[in-house]
Amino acid sequence: MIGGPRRLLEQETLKPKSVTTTLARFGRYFRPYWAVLLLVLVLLVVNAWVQVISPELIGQAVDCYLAPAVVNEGAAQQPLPGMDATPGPAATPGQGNCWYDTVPADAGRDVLLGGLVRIVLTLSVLFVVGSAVGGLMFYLMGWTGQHVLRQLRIEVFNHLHRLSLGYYSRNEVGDLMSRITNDTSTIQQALSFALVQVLSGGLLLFWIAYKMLTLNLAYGLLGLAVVPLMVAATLWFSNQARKAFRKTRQEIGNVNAELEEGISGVREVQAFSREEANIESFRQSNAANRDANIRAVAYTAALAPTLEALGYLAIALVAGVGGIYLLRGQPLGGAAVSLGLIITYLAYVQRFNQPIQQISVLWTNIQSAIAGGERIFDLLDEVPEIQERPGAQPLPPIQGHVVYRDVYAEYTPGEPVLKGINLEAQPGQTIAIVGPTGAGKTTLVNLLPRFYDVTAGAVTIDGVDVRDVTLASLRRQIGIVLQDTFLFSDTVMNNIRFGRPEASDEEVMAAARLARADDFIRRLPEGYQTVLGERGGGLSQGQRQLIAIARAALADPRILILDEATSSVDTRTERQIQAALEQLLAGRTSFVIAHRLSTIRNADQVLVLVNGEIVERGRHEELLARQGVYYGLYMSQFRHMEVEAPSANGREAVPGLVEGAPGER
Ligand SMILES: Nc1ncnc2c1ncn2[C@@H]1O[C@H](COP(=O)(O)OP(=O)(O)OP(=O)(O)O)[C@@H](O)[C@H]1O
Repeated sequence: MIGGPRRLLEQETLKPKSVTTTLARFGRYFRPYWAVLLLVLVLLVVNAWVQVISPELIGQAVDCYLAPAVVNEGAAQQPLPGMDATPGPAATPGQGNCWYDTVPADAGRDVLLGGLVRIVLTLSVLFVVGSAVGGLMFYLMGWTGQHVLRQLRIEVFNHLHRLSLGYYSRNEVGDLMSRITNDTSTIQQALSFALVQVLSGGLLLFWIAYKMLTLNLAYGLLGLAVVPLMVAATLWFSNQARKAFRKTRQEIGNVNAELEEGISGVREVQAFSREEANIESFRQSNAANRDANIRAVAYTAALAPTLEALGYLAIALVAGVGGIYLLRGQPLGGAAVSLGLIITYLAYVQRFNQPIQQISVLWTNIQSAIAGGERIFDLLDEVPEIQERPGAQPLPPIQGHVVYRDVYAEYTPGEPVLKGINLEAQPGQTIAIVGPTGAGKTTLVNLLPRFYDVTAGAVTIDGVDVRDVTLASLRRQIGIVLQDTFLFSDTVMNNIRFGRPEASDEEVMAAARLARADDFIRRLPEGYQTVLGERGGGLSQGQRQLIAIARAALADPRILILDEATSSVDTRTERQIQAALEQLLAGRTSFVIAHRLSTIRNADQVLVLVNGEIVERGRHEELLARQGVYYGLYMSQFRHMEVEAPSANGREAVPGLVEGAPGER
């Protein structure tokens, strides 16, 4: 945020994928629910049928029962001034648009009324059936959509766990969160609502068009004349809206990334008084998000009135031209125009406009879901950098003999951060790694559990290359205690149990005693059952370290990687941590990025890493005596510890060492 981190999204816009590919991938998720989808399809057809048949029935109500009544009364026989006095064909009872029933020409009022009631009742039943079918259709589609979404979210979450650490250093947590929450919720809306609407609308359109053309070709063509314009407008607007929606998805990803960083880094922000800068940066992201959304809304909003205007034009054409032919008593397209036919066509044209508007508006919704789907599939397609070799075997229980042979490592091609590292750790040895910041210490230890891979050379454990075994079997035998251990918002008990879920409560407590954490845990409000705040909030830094040590002790790995915390804790806690560490390290092959003199003193080997190379190695005393790089580090970083903190095992610092340090003699 402050330094302008790389935005994955920016890269993403450069390579948009095809809509059909994304839809086809969605299709695969729907496959298990084919039976439900088939039912939805049937309901869709029934629903459309109800909508197509009802205008015709209304038209027939007019032609079969209402018009004859008027004719019989003789009311329709008065010609308008200037018009042909011959009555039109539709004025003949029982003819024209009347296929539902045969009505005798001399039918009395009772017969006509009975027929009308029958048609009204039929229409009422159809409307009820149509509504029920529609409701069921949406329910079933929503049900299927939710199942598909659940599957998608699980896959994304699983995949996030398989991705290598490198991916997380390149991408922002907030953006990833946005994919799982915002993008899936857009897809959810589309799947549970928009898709059915668009499908049923599409079917309705074709059906109505077919009906209009078969009932009266010329009149049908007239009614459909505006359709090409409607389609063109829809295509143009929805295309623009899709682009705009894609942008909004990116921008909301940025807003989330800013939020996540703002909240996670609030301590640093406040400490460096960067609130204003942060708020300004967030304001800019928000403004970009707002603009993108307004653009998208503008296109969506402009489409509906455009279609509405075209819809009115169609109504005017049908009513105007149909009315003229009716009044003149002229046939249109070789067939008679009846009042019922005009009413039927008016209802069709209105029904026609509705799905076009719906489709266009919801299509943008579906477009937005497709954009969301693309982002999710992009994430799912991300290949983890660290892969198991085909046929990788589990690493058998190890002794802990670790060898680095001519190891090179790089994050950016051509820029090695480790250059020709050679080292050997015998089982049970403690290797302390020291060196200036950025020297490559973390990179060195990260190669052992394969968080990253070597670019040349090899890392072996008991003679087996770490790249030849399964990741789980490798990592299970390596314990890691980081500077800032992540504690989950769960009980203390479960946090310690994290690396060995099957451990009993007694084993957890024994590990806590070894880590000198038992005392303070028992003093917590609920003891071991105390639920920790997010990231272990509510515990001091030292207490969190003790829990991390207990966690590693319980997992009981043969190899341990320890990044000693640099933050200073009070002397008593420091002593506890040192004592706990000594016990934890005993008997295990340990790689310690060391910040404590006591660890370094007790180490079997101290490796001095500078600029990716081991420039010195040996025991603490030997290195001091050499008066080289280590000696310089010792004088600047560690010497004060000789006086300030007594060593963990109760031995007091040996002042003679300071006095006796070679440079001071
Ligand atoms: N994920 C990464 N992507 C790109 N470069 C990285 C990454 N991690 C570390 N580096 C670079 O590799 C070099 C070595 O980093 P590393 O973290 O191993 O050093 P370190 O000795 O552990 O430093 P420190 O003591 O500050 O933790 C540094 O120049 C760093 O900028």
